[in-house]
Amino acid sequence: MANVAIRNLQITLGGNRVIDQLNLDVQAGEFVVLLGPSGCGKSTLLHTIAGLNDVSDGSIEIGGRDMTWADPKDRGISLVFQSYALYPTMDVEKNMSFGLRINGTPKAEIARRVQRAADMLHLQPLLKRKPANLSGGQRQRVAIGRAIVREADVFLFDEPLSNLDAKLRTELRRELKQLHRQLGATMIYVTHDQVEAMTLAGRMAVMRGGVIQQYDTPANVYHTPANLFVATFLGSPGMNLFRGRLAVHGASVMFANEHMQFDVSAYPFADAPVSGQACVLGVRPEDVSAINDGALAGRLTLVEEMGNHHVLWLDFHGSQVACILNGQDAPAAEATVAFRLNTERLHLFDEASEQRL
Ligand SMILES: Nc1ncnc2c1ncn2[C@@H]1O[C@H](COP(=O)(O)OP(=O)(O)OP(=O)(O)O)[C@@H](O)[C@H]1O
Repeated sequence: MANVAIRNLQITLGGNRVIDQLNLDVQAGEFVVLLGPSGCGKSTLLHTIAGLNDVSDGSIEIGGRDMTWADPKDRGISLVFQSYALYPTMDVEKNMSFGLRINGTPKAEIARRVQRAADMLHLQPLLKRKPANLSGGQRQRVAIGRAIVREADVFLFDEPLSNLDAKLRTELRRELKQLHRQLGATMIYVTHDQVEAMTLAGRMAVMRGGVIQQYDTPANVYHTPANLFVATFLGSPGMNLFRGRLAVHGASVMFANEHMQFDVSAYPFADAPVSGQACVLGVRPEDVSAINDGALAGRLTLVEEMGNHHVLWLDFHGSQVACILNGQDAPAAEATVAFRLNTERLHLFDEASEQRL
C-alpha cells in the first residue's frame, strides 16, 4: 500500500499537450477514479503513472519515492487493461502465475498467492481451464487475478469492465469494491462510465482536456459540482439549465429571466453576488417536481418509462426540462404539466467562467 503524489505534471504526445500542470494526491489505500469523456487524457495519466509514457515536466512520487523516470517494473504497480491479453495456450493458473514464474518467485509462494487471488475472485473451479473456455467476465477476473498476485503497492485499472455486458459489469463492479476492501490496496481506476465512478470511488477526479475539473467524493461532486462541465457530465438525464441574471437588493437575491423568478437569497454563494450578473441556474431532474400547484408549466412531449419511475420531458418555452416522477402512473403526452423546482437544491454558475457561484 502506497500513496501517489503527482506534481505539475505535463505530458506531450505527438506534439499535443495531453496533460497540463496536473496535480493529484492519492492516499495510501484509497480508491480513486479518473472520470471524463473520451480523449480527456485519463488513460494517458494512468499509463504515465505506470511508466509507459515519458513526462515532459513535473514529477510522480509513489510511496514517497520519486518514480518520474523509474522503470515500470520498479514502480511497485500493477496494471489491468481493458483487453484481457491472456496467454491462450496457458490455463488460468499459469496465466495468473506467469509474471511470478519469470521473476523467480519460489513455487510455494506462487501457489499461496494464486490460491489467495483465486479465492477472492471465485476462480478456484476454473484454474485448469484455458482462456478460450471462459466467458468475458471470467477472463477479466483472471486478468485482475494476474494483477493481484503481484501484490503491488498500487493497482491501476484502465476501463477493465468496458468489454462486458451490463449485468456482468455490475457484478464485477461489486467484486472490485470488495476486493479493494479485502486488499486495502491503493487503486486508481479509469472509466468514462459515471455509474462505475460513483459506485467505486472514494474520491473521483473529473477530467476535461487534460485538466482535473474537480477532485472530491462522489457525493460532493454530484451535489456540489465545481463548474458547468462537471454539473452536466454527471447525472442521467443531465441537469436542467436556465440562463438568467441576478438581482441583488440588500440581503435579497433573485434569479430571473423572462419566464421565471426565484428567490435565491439562501443560496450558499462563494463570493458576494453581484446585481446584473449573468448566470446559469441548474437543477437536477429529481429536484423538479410535477405537482398541481407548481408555479411553472410545460407541455409534456415525452414520457420515458423507467420501471420504478418515469422521466417526463416538458417543453418549457422552447427548451426541454426533464423531471423525475416516482410511481407507476404518468400523465398522457401533450398534457400541460405544472412543476416546481426544489429551490433548496439549485446550482448557480457564472455564465462567462462557468464556475460555481
Ligand atoms: N501517442 C499519441 N500521440 C498523439 N496524441 C495522442 C497519443 N496518445 C493519445 N493522444 C491524444 O491524447 C488525448 C488523450 O488521450 P487518452 O487516450 O488519454 O484519453 P482518454 O480520456 O483515456 O480517452 P478514451 O476514453 O477514449 O480512451 C487524445 O486527444 C488523444 O488523441
